[in-house]
Amino acid sequence: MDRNDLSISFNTLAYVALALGLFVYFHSLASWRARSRGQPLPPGPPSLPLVGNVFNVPNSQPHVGYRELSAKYGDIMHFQVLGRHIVVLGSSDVIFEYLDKRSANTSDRKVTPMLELVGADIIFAFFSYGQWWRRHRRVFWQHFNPTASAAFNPVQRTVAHRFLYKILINPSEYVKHVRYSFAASMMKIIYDNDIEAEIEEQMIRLDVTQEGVSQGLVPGKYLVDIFPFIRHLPSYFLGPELRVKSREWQDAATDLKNIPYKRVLDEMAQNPDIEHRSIISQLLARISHYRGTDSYAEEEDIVKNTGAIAFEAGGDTMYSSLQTTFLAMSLNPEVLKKAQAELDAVVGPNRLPDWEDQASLPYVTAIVKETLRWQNVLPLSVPHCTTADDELHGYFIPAGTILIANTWACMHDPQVYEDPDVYRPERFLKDGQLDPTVRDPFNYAFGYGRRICPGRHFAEASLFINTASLLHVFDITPPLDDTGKPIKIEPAMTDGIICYPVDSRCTIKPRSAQAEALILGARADAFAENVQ
Ligand code: HEM
Repeated sequence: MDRNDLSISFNTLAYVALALGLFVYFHSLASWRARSRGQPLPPGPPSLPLVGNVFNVPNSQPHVGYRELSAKYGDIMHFQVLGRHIVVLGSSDVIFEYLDKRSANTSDRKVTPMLELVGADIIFAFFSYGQWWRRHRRVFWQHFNPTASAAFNPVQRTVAHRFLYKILINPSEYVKHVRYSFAASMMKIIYDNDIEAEIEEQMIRLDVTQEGVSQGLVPGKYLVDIFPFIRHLPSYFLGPELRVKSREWQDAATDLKNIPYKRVLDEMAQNPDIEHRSIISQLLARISHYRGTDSYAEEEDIVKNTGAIAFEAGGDTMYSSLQTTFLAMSLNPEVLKKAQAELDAVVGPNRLPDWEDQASLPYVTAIVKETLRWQNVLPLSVPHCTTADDELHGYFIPAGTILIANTWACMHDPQVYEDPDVYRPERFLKDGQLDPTVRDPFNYAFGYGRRICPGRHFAEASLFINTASLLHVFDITPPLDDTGKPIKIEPAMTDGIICYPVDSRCTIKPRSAQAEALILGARADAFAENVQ
């Protein structure tokens, strides 16, 4: 072959490559046009080649950044990051229209290989929309629907009373007590386990799994999130850090799911004749007819996963919210005084509040609402995902688009809530009663559509009983420095899917000797009921 022949074949190759490139380009353009039927993507910041909008996505306090961008681009805003379409829904109207009314197509979740690597593939909050998710949710709902969750009220009350006692004895560690209390109530109802050492071990496992979720699920942090095929290569390709970390996270998740479950099994085997009251034992009774069949392992897995998610999803969301109540009270003494005046008038000094009092305690109920509104536990909720190509307000929404609801923007909309950054429970009241015309944070804080939080009835009951009991017996004021002067705390929340107050230090003292006696009396009852 001479030089001319070589250059001809190179030219031919170049032409073929160009023709192929053009074919692929025009083919994908045509199929995009057919899919989108000529509708544009929603507006959003201009994107760069290859990286898209990577530099436009706000990193810190993203809910605030998204609201600022919404002012420019509107309530339906598009980003493209690492080849993924993201649509941010910035107002109440579009959130409910899309995630609630059209939830048949907007209830999926983005499933990435990282879910398995952090051990979160047992958590149905992250499952894609389908039969496996539906089966878990149905089982969960059997125990957390409004009627079923009311059966947990005695445990919630007892735990609230124990919580008051722990604060009385050691007020400076109140954050630890808040967390412990919610974990203890979940352990009691899920596993009927109230052994303090075992609750603490389970909390340690929870810490590790949550580290996995908060670090491992940051989009694009690990290469496997961008190139999922890496998951199918030898684990060496994950990189040294992820290899070690993912083992730790997966082990903690497996233990969290299996260890307390196994204890229930052992107890049932040792005491077959007594009534077992935990959620797990009831679920096991319900699947007993599968024993010996091929389906048993799968049914048992659902039971275990239900226990794990109730513990994981339940504990920390409520922990964050109640911590915010402490902060709000220490910063707003006039609010605490009004709540205490209401509690004194309705409940009186000789007992602690109960759910029967709630209808007569509109101000305390408004405090629970204002706490959920003021500092959101999940300011961007949990992202949903579309299942099929779709259209919204004339814009094309491709299948697999990640949908982010800016709950925080709805809860801080100045058109709806005057001075939205101010903590003011009065905004929910009219003539001393709850005003049903005011936007209710309960309809936002727990998410939307078919994915709405199925633990919300349990959570509402828990937040009320803990808030009312706490304010009835304690004064909560700002923390003091070494010279005894009040320290000014600036309210702020951490970043992440679930957010917590950055600093919620405060001074906590019983309101009176009578309040102290009430706490001690209730503690005796709590011990009698054998709940830690
Ligand atoms: C202050 C307390 C709580 C808040 C603010 C909260 C909020 C949320 C939010 C925003 C979601 C995502 C909803 C969506 O995707 O649209 C969610 C999901 C979920 N929550 Fe809660 N939650 C709380 C307490 C609880 C409790 C106590 C439990 C368990 C007893 C629980 C169990 C769940 C579960 C299982 C899911 C996943 C639902 C699914 O993907 O189908 N949550 N929660």
